[in-house]
Amino acid sequence: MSQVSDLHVTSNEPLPTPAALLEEIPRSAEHASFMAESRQIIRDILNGKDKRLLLIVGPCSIHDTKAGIDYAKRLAKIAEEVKDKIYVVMRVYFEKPRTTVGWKGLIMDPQLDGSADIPEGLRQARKFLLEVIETGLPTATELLDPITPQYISDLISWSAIGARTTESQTHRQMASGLSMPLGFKNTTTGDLDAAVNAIKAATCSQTFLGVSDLGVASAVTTSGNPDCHIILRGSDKGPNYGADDIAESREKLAKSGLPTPIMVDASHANCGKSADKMPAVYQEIVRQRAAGDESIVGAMLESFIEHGNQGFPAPLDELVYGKSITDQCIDWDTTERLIRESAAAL
Ligand SMILES: O=C[C@H](O)[C@H](O)COP(=O)(O)O
Ligand SMILES: C=C(OP(=O)(O)O)C(=O)O
Repeated sequence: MSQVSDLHVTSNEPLPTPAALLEEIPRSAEHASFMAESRQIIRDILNGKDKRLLLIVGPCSIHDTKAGIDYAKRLAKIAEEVKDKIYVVMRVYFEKPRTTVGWKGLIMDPQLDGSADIPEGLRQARKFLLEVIETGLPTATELLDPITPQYISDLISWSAIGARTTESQTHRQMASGLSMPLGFKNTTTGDLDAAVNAIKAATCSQTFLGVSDLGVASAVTTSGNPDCHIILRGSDKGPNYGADDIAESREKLAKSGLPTPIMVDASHANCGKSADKMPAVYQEIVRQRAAGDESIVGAMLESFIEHGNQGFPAPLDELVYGKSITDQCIDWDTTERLIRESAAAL
């Protein structure tokens, strides 16, 4: 009757400190200058200095690092081919926000078996990011747990705050201290104001509770992240990639005195989570941009080696190589075709 703490806590395992993990899996001076350069290119795209389209493309989630690197090598080739028109950044998503429950990503459960070996997940994530950077590709991720950035954010070129966390003060505060450009999605119910308010909050200085690189609980003060933008991803009310939706979003941003770069996600609720519908959505986004709407600075595609997705959990030896275990993805051939066609259209 008198137990008042830890009634529902079954274990509490210390993690390596961020500093220890960075020492174990270090970045080189070349990696650091590549990251700084890729972030600056993205900033230049956001503020209109660089007229290329920013394309965030890759698997819904990384669950098999071998297939992930196979994908990265293919993407690096096409990225090089279209680099005059499109700045290709690979989706390297390790943390999945779930509507209810489900596999929460490589960091949270790297063995895909519910063992939730987070230290190993953090190690695999860092190593994987370095391998992707070695292919010459910049990296994109969704940052979900507010402690994760300390372990991996030095290797991230651009990040997203997802539809389920755009309204969260914790995530807005975290974003205010991140060193890379960052997009806030509209909410799952289609609320644009939440994303606009998130940008306002994240561009301001904030003080909040965090963890230092030595793993010590700290009061963190930030100066605000000036490189925030909105991402339209559709909602349970339908898609929002049409010209009217984009105009509405631009007006809302302008009315709030915010810059108006917009990224449009061709996946998620903009395609009804259907890989079959994603290509047409992407083509329409590119069409609007090519027709002169320069507020559309970026697009997002969920793409992997194989089309669609597969049920999970499932016996690991039955998983199809290169096929998503979270949302549906377009396959490699379709990805390559869409990127080439869009570079020609732009
Ligand atoms: O992009 C991924 C999913 O849409 C998101 O993580 C939610 O997934 P869920 O609705 O299957 O839980
Ligand atoms: C979860 C994602 O998107 P959203 O927040 O739009 O659902 C994602 O991009 O993986």
